[in-house]
Parts: sequence; structure tokens; C-alpha cells
Amino acid sequence: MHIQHLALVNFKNFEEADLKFSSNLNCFIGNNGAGKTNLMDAIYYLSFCKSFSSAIDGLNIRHEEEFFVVQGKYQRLEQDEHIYCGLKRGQKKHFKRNKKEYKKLSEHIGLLPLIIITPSDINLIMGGSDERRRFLDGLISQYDQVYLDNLIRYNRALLQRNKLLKQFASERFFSEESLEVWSDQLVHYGQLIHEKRVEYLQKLQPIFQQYYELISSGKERIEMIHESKLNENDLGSLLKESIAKDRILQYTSVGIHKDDILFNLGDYPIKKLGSQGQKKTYLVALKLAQFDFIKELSGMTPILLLDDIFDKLDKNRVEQIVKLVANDHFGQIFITDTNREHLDQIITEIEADYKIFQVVEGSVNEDIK
Ligand SMILES: Nc1ncnc2c1ncn2[C@@H]1O[C@H](COP(=O)(O)OP(=O)(O)OP(=O)(O)O)[C@@H](O)[C@H]1O
Repeated sequence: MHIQHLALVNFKNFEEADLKFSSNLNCFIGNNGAGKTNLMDAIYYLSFCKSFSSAIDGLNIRHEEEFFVVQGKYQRLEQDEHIYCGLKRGQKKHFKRNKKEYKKLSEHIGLLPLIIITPSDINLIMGGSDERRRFLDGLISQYDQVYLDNLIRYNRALLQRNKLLKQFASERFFSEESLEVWSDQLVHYGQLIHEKRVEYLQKLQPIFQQYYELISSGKERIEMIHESKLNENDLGSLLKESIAKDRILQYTSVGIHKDDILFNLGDYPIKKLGSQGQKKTYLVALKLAQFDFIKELSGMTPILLLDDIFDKLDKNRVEQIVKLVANDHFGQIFITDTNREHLDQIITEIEADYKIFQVVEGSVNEDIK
């Protein structure tokens, strides 16, 4: 699966762009702020119906303009796919597959698998536990609709239980029975979600380990530990035990919404003791493991976007990553960099087809080989 053609109008700092890609390697070269990441974002948009950098769609319309259009032509399972995304200021976003508008954007997710590695991934390590849960939930739910449904139902029940706890406190009243309606739902869906999280993390761990060893030349040991009270106890008993506490706090203090993943390097948390390069290696390995996962689940080779990947990594690690992604296992790859040094290194490693795009302040020149 690959994108052949990308056309932009008024998307971020691009007034217009029209790019034909290689099915293997594509590189965006340019100075800071030129628009390399914006091009990556446009490709991301066509897979996920949203930007990876800003939650507000309107921010992606070029300043002073009224709309943006992003269009892509893909080869997917031997067929052409035309994807269109258009947004007018203050209006609903339009998203079409082969000229037919989607009723729900969620129907599109998973059609064009894509993995992105960006500097903002650091939040996965440095941010709160919600970042890590979102990563894991996103990984599982992309191809497991039942998991996603269970998660939605769990969150609804959690919201209701918390509302009730607040209401009890404000009315100086308490009824364990009324709380049970929601607790039972939390137990049912929470247990199912927990089992899937355990299963998927177990599957992810060895692939992650393998990638980390490859990039770091086997010098460091890593570990991913699923921290969940449900590992030792069932959620029903946990909720019962914490009723008094929940009454005081006015929210549900146990459940899968409190899970975390501990990222260790050796015996220590990478968040506290890892160097910047080690953290970057960790994230790259984690994302490449995610790549393998999605590849297996979707039956397609995802597009791989590597934004600013070489920053903070030493020469050896860069070399290992270059060797890795040059492998046949990966399909279409996009790389951004401020100079051609890494790119020239990659090109000598692979025999595959490649294209270079020079990005200069919102405009792109193709193929300056
Ligand atoms: N809606 C918008 N309208 C116009 N310009 C925008 C819009 N959104 C972002 N930009 C501009 O895009 C530029 C950032 O582009 P981008 O992040 O793609 O740069 P880059 O080439 O990846 O740089 P770096 O090498 O520093 O990562 C900034 O100058 C920013 O002001």
C-alpha cells in the first residue's frame, strides 16, 4: 500500500503543492520551519482524518485563507483509492473515499495504515499515564472494534459512576445499590479490556526488545511493565474495597483507567534516568514494534513517516536505523531532515527507488538528485 500523489491547497504554510512519490523512499529536505513536517502531517491527515500536531482542524488552514484541501491517490490491494479532505472555516470537515462522502470518519480509520515517529512522541515517556494508555488503546482498537466498543462503554459507565459519587456528596446521601449498576458495568467491560491489554503487551514486548537491541547493538536491556491493580485482584473486589475512599474523593479511584506502562531501561525508569538518545531509541523501537503489529493485523505494509528521526542519536544508532528501514520488510517511507547527509547514507544502503524533495518556505521542488 502506498501513496502515489499528494495535492494540497492552503494547507498550513503551503498555498499549493502537487507531489508524485516514490513507492519506496521519499525525503523532504529543508531548513527549520520550511514545511517538511507539514507535508508529513498532510499524509497523516489522509489516514487518520486529523492532524497529528493540532487537535483543532481550523489551525491547518493557511493563515488569511478560508479553506484547505488535501487529496491523495493511493495504490491499495492492487486498486486505486482517491481520498479527499476539505475544510472551510467554521464548517464541518468533508472526507471522501473515491468521491463518496463518509457518514462517520471512524469508517475510514484503518483503511490506509500508517505509523509516524515524531519528536512529540517523547510525551509517551515523559507525559502522564494517560499518554501511555492512549498509545496502547490506539494500538489495539485500530483493528479490534470490540475492544473499542468495550472501552467506550467502560468510559460511559465511569462517567456515570463519578457523577453519582459527586451527587451523593452534594446531597449528603449515599446508596451503595445505585452505585452498583455502574460498578457492575465497570467490572464487566474492565475485565475484558484488562485481558486484551495483557495479551497485546505480551505480544508487543519481544518485538520491541528485538528492535531496541538492533538499534543499540544489543548494549541495553529494556522492559515494559503493565502496572494494573487488576493484575492481582478482580475489579469487583477492588471497587468494593475502595467505596469509602471513592466517597471521599468523589470519583472512582480503581479500574483500568488507572493503568500505566512502566518503561524501564535496565532496572530503572527511562523517564528519570535515560539519556535523550536512549529515550529516542526507546521510542523508535516501540513505534517499529507497532509497525510490525499493524502490518500483521491489517495484512498491509503501513506507510512509515520518520520526522526528525536522527536528531539526538549517535552515528552507530543512525546507521542501525538506516539499515533497518532499508530492509524489504518496510514499504513506503518518508523522511525529513535538514541536510542530505543521512539521506546519502541511506541511498548507498538500498537499491530501491527514491525521490528527494527540497522544501523551501511553503514550496517544494521535486527530485534534485
Ligand atoms: N495554518 C498555517 N498557515 C501558515 N503557516 C503555517 C500554518 N501552520 C503552520 N505554519 C507554519 O509552518 C512552519 C512550520 O513548518 P514545519 O513544522 O513543517 O517545519 P519543518 O520544515 O518541519 O521545520 P523543522 O526542521 O524545524 O522541524 C512555521 O513557519 C509555521 O508558522
